[in-house]
Amino acid sequence: MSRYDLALIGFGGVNRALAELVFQRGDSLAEELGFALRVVAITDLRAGSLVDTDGIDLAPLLAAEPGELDFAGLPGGSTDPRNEWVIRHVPSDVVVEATFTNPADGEPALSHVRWALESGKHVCTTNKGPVALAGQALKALAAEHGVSFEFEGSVLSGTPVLRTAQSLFGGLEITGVEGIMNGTSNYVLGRIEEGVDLPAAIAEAQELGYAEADPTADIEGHDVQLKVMILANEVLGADLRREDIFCEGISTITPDEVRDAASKGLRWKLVGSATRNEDGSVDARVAPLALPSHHPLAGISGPVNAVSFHTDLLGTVTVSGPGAGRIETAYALLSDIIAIHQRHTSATRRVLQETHLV
Ligand SMILES: NC(=O)C1=CN([C@@H]2O[C@H](COP(=O)(O)OP(=O)(O)OC[C@H]3O[C@@H](n4cnc5c(N)ncnc54)[C@H](OP(=O)(O)O)[C@@H]3O)[C@@H](O)[C@H]2O)C=CC1
Ligand SMILES: N[C@@H](CC=O)C(=O)O
Repeated sequence: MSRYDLALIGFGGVNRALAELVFQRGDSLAEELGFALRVVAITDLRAGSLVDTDGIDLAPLLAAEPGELDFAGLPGGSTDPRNEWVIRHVPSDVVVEATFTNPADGEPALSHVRWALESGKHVCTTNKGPVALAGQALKALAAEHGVSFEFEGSVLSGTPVLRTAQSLFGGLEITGVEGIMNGTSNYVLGRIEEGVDLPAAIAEAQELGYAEADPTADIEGHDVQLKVMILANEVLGADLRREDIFCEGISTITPDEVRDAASKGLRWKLVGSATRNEDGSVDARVAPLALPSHHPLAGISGPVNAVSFHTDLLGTVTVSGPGAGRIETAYALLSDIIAIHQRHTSATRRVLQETHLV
């Protein structure tokens, strides 16, 4: 039985939910997947850092209220997050990056990912910043060090959009993508249709764990801009920068417009899209649209999101599922660890076969 020792960077909604999965389902996951998981380090801006190379006892951490965690008083604990030291020097197999997404320059997450890959550790992240702003460079760094860089949760949380396109669409040409890619704004628009005001709807999305640390990114479309960039670069082979993608959020639509449209059978949705042109260039944009009820994206409600892939042989294929949520996003991290396990297990088997050891 293999085992993966995890270092969790950031201990907010998502990484805490991953710790819950490890704690509550570790044994059944090991039986099903053939590997065990152990958390050996946690860092967090507020709680500090905690290290136990024999495996951290997660029970007391998960029993505490999130805002009350303080690692300083615990054996192996410190008030300082010590991110670089933990990432580079604490023995771990996978660094799980889930600090806040910074749409401007991806930091500090970008440095966290670099330090981990340079140290020969696999990385899983739900953080959109490093993937959108430096995805290709980070994949090259991972390859150079013989490790994996996985980021399924950076688009549509645990709903497997990237892996579907990359693993299951072999032989298809994808000509464009279009979708609702932000759980918070979609939830907020639905609540406004129901008569709730904007600040109250945003507060609900925060409470439910959908919103970014700064929900401006959800409301003004910057979060979708990063996701469109990731899809365009990963799936359409583009090399877009943020400034290439027109971006307008939902704050330009008034609650009256949302309710008035609903009374006429139209639903305002924040739609992100990227299309490949005949010359190979890719155009991408994010903007609110009032969709008629027969549009495939009009019925996508609440924190559920959807991405439609336009393809040559299958026409349009739509993947729909949770776009946000703590446990849903933690599942994306688990699916990344499964992908790492599968890739490195088959690579090891190949080497053994080539050397006639199996
Ligand atoms: N929640 C969701 O539905 C989804 C989230 N994501 C992404 O996953 C990531 C995590 O999301 P989520 O858990 O909801 O966010 P949270 O804000 O709940 O958690 C982030 C945690 O990281 C901590 N942190 C911030 N900066 C640092 C730092 N420099 N070193 C160590 N810890 C730090 C924060 O501490 P403090 O609170 O003190 O600032 C906080 O505890 C984000 O990048 C988000 O965009 C992706 C898909 C869906
Ligand atoms: N804040 C984001 C979380 C996932 O990326 C959203 O609401 O979709």
